[in-house]
Amino acid sequence: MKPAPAPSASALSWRRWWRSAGFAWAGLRRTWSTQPNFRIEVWLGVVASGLCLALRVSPAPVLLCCGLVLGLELVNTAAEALTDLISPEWHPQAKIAKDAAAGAVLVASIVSVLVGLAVLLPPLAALIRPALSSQP
Ligand SMILES: Nc1ncnc2c1ncn2[C@@H]1O[C@H](COP(=O)(O)OP(=O)(O)OP(=O)(O)O)[C@@H](O)[C@H]1O
Repeated sequence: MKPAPAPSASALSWRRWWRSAGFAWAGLRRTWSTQPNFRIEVWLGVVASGLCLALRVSPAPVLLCCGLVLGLELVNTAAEALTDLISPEWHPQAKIAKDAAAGAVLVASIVSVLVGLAVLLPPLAALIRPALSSQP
């Protein structure tokens, strides 16, 4: 069969991009509304980034960690949904899939907490130390 004539490449790619962005946004909204952990991670990221700005340190490492944790939480949500679809009954392979996906979020979260402490503790200590040393 003869392929359909290609429409204007730029118009097509912009329309496709908006369509894909809409689907991605729907995935984000769905994860936000169904996953309490995702909401907690977003708010922790907002607080940590705000602290970076208030303490005048670069928020780049914290933002990178936020992206990693939130991205993996989205992948974990996708893995859970697919596992439930494929294996609604208990199955050892389904357990491996769900536990490994959850483990990925846990590893990223632990590393993120360590990065947050490494970035925020020195300026916080520098802020608190003079106040403590000036006390009689
Ligand atoms: N179909 C299944 N077969 C085997 N084990 C399962 C199955 N469904 C869930 N489990 C086990 O139960 C655990 C929790 O599963 P569940 O789907 O409730 O994930 P969850 O992390 O609690 O999800 P949510 O973040 O949505 O609360 C999984 O990590 C896995 O060990």
